Amino acid sequence: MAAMTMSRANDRFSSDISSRFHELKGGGVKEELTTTFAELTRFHDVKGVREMMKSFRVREVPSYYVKPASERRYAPAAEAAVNSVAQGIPCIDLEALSGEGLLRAIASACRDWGFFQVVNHGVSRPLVERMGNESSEFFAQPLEEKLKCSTPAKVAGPVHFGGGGNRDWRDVLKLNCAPASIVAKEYWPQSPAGFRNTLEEYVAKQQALAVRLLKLISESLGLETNFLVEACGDPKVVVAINHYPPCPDPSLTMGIKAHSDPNTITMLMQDEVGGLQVFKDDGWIDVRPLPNAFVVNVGDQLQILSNGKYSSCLHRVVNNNRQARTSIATFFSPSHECTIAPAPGLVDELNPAIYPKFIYADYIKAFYAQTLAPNNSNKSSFLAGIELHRNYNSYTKKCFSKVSSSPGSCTTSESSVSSIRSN
Ligand SMILES: O=C(O)CCC(=O)C(=O)O
Ligand SMILES: [Fe+2]
Repeated sequence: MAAMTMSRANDRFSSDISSRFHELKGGGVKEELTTTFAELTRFHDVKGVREMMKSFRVREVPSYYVKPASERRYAPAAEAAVNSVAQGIPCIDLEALSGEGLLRAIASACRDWGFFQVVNHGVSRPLVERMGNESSEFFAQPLEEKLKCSTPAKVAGPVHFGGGGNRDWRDVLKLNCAPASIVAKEYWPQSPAGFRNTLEEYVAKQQALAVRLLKLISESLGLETNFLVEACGDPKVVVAINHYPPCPDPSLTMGIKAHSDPNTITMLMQDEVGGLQVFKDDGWIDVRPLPNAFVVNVGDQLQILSNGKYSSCLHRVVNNNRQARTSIATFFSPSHECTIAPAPGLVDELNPAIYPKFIYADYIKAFYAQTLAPNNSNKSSFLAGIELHRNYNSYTKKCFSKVSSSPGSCTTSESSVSSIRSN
């Protein structure tokens, strides 16, 4: 409600869109305040930005999508810092490097950046191109075709098409891809015709790449090769295909607001348009698209398992007013039953555990409860709030209260989700 009041007070753009909703509903003026916001939310969640622009012939950004000044692309402090950083994120060639040299490159990328690109990664170019082309074709289809890809559970379901969260200027098709028990292939796009097969093939390759990277990352930390893979149990793999329509005024919106990924590791394929930025040294740095590369980033669980040695960095996507952008993120996560804690091999008297032990399902519940809260600020990180020796507050203590199994193991322990819900 607060957001609605704010947007109506300072908005000259919302009136066109809200009066259209008003007209369509044929409702009374009194109802308009609440219904308009609810209608916009429903419209965005179900149909997305691309459809909103088409249906309402939008030429300016509706206030619904306008970010507070501190979260916009050109917030003054961030812009100054972007200009002062010349270099890009590291790029690691998985064929040219090997042995200690490769481990050193991975260690410094994960420690100093939390982000890197990989080339010669073993996923064939034709497959990557097919995945990219068919994904773009999916979003270009009529709405009715895209709406077939949402289960009744919508965002919480195993397949979902709609507008991205947080009123970001983004549409998304999210698909659970593993384990088999959470996959609903009958909702995967039937059009373009080859999509289902392409996705299956792509996910198998992405999963193999994630395992390969996690083995290298384990070794780069001085851990057993399989430590991180085993810490994730029977992993959950989700693919999110993001589509960012061109935006009439990208200085007011965000494609994805600043966040860190809650999972273990993310691999991202992006087209040539660009827009992804990483927060480093107080400024936003562009992740420039490289041909046939994947962007890899350390997720929150990897930061925790590495006891803070590796960084899960804030990143965001800025919009442009020229052309649509498509990116495909593969999120590799622990299974929800996994117990996560800093690796015992990285904890001793001099290096105490800086994170608590918890069940991954609890982390996810609490993460989304906090990051989707309307007053969540641009640069807050859920992860920072659970550090044991700094900000471990009563809220997060409650979230992780009842874990009894050993670190890195995947047992079903009593969950503390109920304590989160009751807050
Ligand atoms: O589209 C991108 O470049 C990044 C997407 C992202 O950060 C995410 O889906 O979590
Ligand atoms: Fe992300």
